[in-house]
Amino acid sequence: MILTLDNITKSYSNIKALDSVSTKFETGHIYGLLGRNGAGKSTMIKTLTGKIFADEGTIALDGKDPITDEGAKRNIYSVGEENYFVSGEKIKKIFKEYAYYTNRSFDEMCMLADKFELNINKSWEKQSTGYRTIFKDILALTASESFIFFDEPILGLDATHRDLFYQLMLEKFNLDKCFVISTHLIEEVSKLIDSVKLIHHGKLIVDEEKEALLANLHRVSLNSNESIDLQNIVVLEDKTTPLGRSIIYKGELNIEEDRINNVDLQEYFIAVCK
Ligand SMILES: Nc1ncnc2c1ncn2[C@@H]1O[C@H](COP(=O)(O)OP(=O)(O)OP(=O)(O)O)[C@@H](O)[C@H]1O
Repeated sequence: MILTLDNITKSYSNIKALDSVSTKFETGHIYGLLGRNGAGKSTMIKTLTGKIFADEGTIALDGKDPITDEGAKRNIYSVGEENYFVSGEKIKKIFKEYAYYTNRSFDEMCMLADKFELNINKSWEKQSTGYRTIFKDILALTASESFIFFDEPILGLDATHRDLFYQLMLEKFNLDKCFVISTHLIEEVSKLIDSVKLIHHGKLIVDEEKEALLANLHRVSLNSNESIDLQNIVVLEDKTTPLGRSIIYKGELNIEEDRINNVDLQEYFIAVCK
């Protein structure tokens, strides 16, 4: 299945949160939806799940509008900062309701709660920040929808719980699923994702497979007074410190191989999102 966005634009009064974004999400992939604070990631996710409406553009899931077509709508689930739960309701009751109204298994939700040591006899509101995220992650991990959008799924999670979440997410993934993870912990999710979508000031500036993207990125370290020919490369960052000069670039540079280093996704992110 393919979820396509064509020229999606969304403004909040004078803020263009999404600016003519065109892209697609396909089953069989885990995407990292990256961007600085306020870049437009949540707006994109909310637009795809009908929580807000785009001003312009179209969204289609295998040709059908997932906002209006009930069948298409049932293929997309998102979890984010919004809370649609009844105030004071215990998590166990919410799990029972979700098991009744959706395809989720109550036993599976309880089993995951056990793994995270989430107290389901307590109201969702009385959980700590991390446990509120875990509660929502459990709803997402047990969802039967093909497209799952995780908006900040590791917000407030300690390192052990983040590791458990990544492990469970990979166990749940299969070629009929599409997972989209929006987070600021780029280094950690870099190991899980196969594709990168990077939004900057509402525009989609990177939309590539992770391996292909990283294979073309390099860093070279130079002495402060050393000059090289930069004509055949795209310079993404050029920094000079008292220790020397460091250049992050795309392309091939004619220089000794042992002076060239790899660049990771987080370094790339910092270089391009200025
Ligand atoms: N309900 C709203 N009313 C007005 N402006 C909004 C609203 N929601 C989002 N915005 C603005 O739209 C822009 C994009 O916000 P969005 O929440 O999509 O960013 P984000 O990439 O998810 O950010 P973060 O990583 O900080 O959560 C921001 O400038 C934000 O202030």
